[in-house]
Amino acid sequence: LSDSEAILKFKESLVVGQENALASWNAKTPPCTWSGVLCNGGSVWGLQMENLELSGSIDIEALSGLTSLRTLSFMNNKFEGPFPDFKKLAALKSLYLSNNQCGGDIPGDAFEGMGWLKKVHLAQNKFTGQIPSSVAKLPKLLELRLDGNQFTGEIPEFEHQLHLLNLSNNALTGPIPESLSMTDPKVFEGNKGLCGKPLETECDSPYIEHPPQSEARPKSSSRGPLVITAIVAALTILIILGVIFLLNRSYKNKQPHLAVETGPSSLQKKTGIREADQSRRDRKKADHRKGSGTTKRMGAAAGVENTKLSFLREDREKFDLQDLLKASAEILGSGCFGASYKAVLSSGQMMVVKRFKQMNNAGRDEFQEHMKRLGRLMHHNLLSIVAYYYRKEEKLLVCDFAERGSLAINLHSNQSLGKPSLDWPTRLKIVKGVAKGLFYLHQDLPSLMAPHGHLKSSNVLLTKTFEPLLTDYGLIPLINQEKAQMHMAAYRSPEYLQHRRITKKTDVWGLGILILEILTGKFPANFSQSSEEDLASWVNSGFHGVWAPSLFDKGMGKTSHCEGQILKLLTIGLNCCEPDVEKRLDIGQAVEKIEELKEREGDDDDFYSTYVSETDGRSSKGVSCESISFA
Ligand SMILES: Nc1ncnc2c1ncn2[C@@H]1O[C@H](COP(=O)(O)OP(=O)(O)OP(=O)(O)O)[C@@H](O)[C@H]1O
Repeated sequence: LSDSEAILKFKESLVVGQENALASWNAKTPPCTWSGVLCNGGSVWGLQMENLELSGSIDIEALSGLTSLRTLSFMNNKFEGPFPDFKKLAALKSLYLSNNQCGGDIPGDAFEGMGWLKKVHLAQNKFTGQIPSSVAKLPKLLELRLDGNQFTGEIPEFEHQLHLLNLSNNALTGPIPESLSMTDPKVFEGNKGLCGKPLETECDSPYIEHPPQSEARPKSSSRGPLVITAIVAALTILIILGVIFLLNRSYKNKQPHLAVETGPSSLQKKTGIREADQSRRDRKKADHRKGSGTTKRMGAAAGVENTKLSFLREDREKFDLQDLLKASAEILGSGCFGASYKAVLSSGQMMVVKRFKQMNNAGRDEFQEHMKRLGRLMHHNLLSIVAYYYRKEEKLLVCDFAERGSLAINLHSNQSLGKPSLDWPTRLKIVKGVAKGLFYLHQDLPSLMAPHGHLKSSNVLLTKTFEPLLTDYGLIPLINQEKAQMHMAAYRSPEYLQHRRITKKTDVWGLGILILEILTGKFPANFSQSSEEDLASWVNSGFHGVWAPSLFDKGMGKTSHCEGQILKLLTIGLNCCEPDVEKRLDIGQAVEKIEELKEREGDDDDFYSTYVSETDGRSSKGVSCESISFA
């Protein structure tokens, strides 16, 4: 089987909850361009399939056809059933299955023969029984997360020290092995039956729970009454807290019904956006005052006025315009076409509302048709449009809030705010994601001249784990021609400036400029439009095929051991910016070249070697290339 055939076979056994999540997996395109497929030198070495609502079964036989497979992540999905027979994938280096519904006992020999396995993350599942003895014997194991399961029995003795261990919130019992006695006690918390160092409970203490003998605790001990008092006090406090929480919640739940007026910082107050009904009422009042006979006309218009948000995603909790207008809001920034606001709904859901001012190019039907087209797009690296609102004089797009804001902020503002800059592995991850998202847009919006059309660093948003999400894509057909020419990124390309035309490769030019911005830390808009020089020619004039520190953003940190890869990316960036469109790479070639890049020379480790933490996708150590020591 080829890699492509093996992955497509594997796909057959999956049930994909998120519509179109694996739409890019089709035999017409190379697997290295598919969403979640990670390649090295053209071979598939990783599948990163997270947050896709996947269920069904994990077809290990099919995966064993991927001879270069080293890393697998199915985190944050809905897989159920027993632990799959991963030991058939003996070359795996990392396995991430946290936050699923898998359960049952894991056989003792489940990890036998997995001599390369370094990272095993099975947290927040429903596994029961003993911790499999074979996992403790893995010769290269560095990370083990089993927290949030129902493992019982004693903790096995590990062959060597781990970098990361979490066994909390299980039902483990007995003495903690001597070799773990210096570990942070948090690793063991939530296991009532454990004893010994680093915990304070001594193993010969009669007060530790040894299920099922826990009821046989001696009551005569002098510490007995103390313990009972402590338990009663804790329970009382818990009950009081619970009552306060419930009262508070019911108060909060009532808020929207009580609120007649929108709050002082509501979206409506901030923006002055009005519902159609409301504007109609206002106009009616005005007409009435003027004494004109337009009420009939208004009434007729009301029949066609859209007063509802149109949802493009079925998998989302619905809310209406009124909920949005009442939501507390803050402005995120103003672009060329209007402003973006973060709105926090009463349910706590955070949405971004973009108010577009320059969208008069299309009538209602055309607008709706186009929105439906954009709404069908689904890719790991695209920010989905959740809903839209159309009225002649008001157009809103509603999207998810991206936690880390735009790439532009992360590249150019974070340092001055005292926040850490992006290291090279993170920058490479972002470039790879952007390229994949762009490739997907080109596949799925083939009729558009420039399927993105407005690629720039403020239109690349970053998730918690620094996964890039493209936004403001596919909008050229809706934007006023004149404004589009003045403001949209595609219209700053050499082909537009010289020949007044844009093509599919115009997006590749946008990708090239973005790559150069990511590597140099220079903001492209700072290169004066009136002068001949743009970012690409500035880089060209200072780049002679060898490492030149003055070209690169110092914020990347130390770059030894990865300079070769950085130079390769710089060259790809320049090739994407080639002024002659014929000579410029096309999107497929660009993606292929970018996919071949590695974090450092000779590195074939997994994608979490530097993005290890599940809470912060950035390098856990703020690593430079020098300090990565996992390979
Ligand atoms: N979904 C989102 N999540 C988080 N931040 C966002 C989101 N959308 C926009 N932003 C922030 O709001 C700012 C303004 O975005 P907006 O799209 O309105 O303008 P822009 O991207 O700067 O310019 P343009 O109008 O040319 O696209 C962005 O720089 C970004 O930091």
